[in-house]
Amino acid sequence: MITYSIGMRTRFRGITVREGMLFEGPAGWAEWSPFLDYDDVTCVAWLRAAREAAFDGWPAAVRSVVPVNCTVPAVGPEAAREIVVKSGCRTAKVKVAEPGQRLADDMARVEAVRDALGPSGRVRIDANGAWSVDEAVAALKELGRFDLEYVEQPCASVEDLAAVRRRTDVLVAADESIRRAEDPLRVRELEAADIAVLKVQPIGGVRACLEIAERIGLPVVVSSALETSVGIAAGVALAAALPELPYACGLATVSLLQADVVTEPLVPVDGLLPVKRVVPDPSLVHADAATTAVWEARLDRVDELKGSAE
Ligand SMILES: O=C(O)CCC(=O)C1=CC=C[C@@H](O)[C@@H]1C(=O)O
Ligand SMILES: [Mg+2]
Repeated sequence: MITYSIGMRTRFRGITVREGMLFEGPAGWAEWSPFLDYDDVTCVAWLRAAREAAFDGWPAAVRSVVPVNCTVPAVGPEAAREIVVKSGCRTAKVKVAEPGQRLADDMARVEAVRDALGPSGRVRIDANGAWSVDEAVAALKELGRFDLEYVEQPCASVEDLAAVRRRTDVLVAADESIRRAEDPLRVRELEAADIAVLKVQPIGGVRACLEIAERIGLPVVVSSALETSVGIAAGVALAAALPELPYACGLATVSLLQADVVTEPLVPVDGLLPVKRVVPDPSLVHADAATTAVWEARLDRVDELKGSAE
């Protein structure tokens, strides 16, 4: 069991350092890295995912590579263009509605990304639930001029997502409405989205995601939880096991980290990630004693909770 702590290249989701644990079981290496602001109960699903990776392994792959998007944080237009060009991906996901920024910032960033990709590239945006219904409809009217593939989680609630979907031509994807919801299938009941974004750790494993994919009846985009290559491999395994994969996946996020824990990181070549398991190099896994102690105590607590829930 080893703890890692790695800086982010750019602030993302309000964080500047990514931390977590890696452990090995009979099926291979696993990552457990719930965000630090999550309570112990929320972390149980993340632990289920790690246990699956270590002890059960993943269902068979039906493809050997997975198309991915590059991820553009809420940076300025020049930096956004550089991320897109460097990535080699033909699809980009752009963060919008960042606290403290304005629609004009989003317009400049999305315009730069569209420009870098040209008309044949695909541009999707993610508002992380920050807009009201009216704000979302107004923003999509403006941002829609850059030809959007879809908007991810424009509003926080599933009801608002459904309302936006009825007032815009842009396709709507549900992320937090699935991974943070009591009942992920409400998205289907309310016809609130066109696309389901699934993340392995928050949902509790590759098999748990495959079950939701089957029941929700929507095309799936697999996305990361900002893991090292060890965690990304689980997302790739899910994307590889889905019967259909019509969209690029949000799994090219290792480049948002300043370092990785493997010698050959899972970064895309020509917009594709290979389907494979990875093994960390212990000389690349670092955390100070205090961080390690925090994570070991967290794991003990969550493990106990998980045990009493099963
Ligand atoms: O989907 C992607 O392109 C990358 C992953 C990504 O954007 C996210 C990962 C983890 C936390 C989230 O804030 C964020 C998201 O909302 O999708
Ligand atoms: Mg999202």
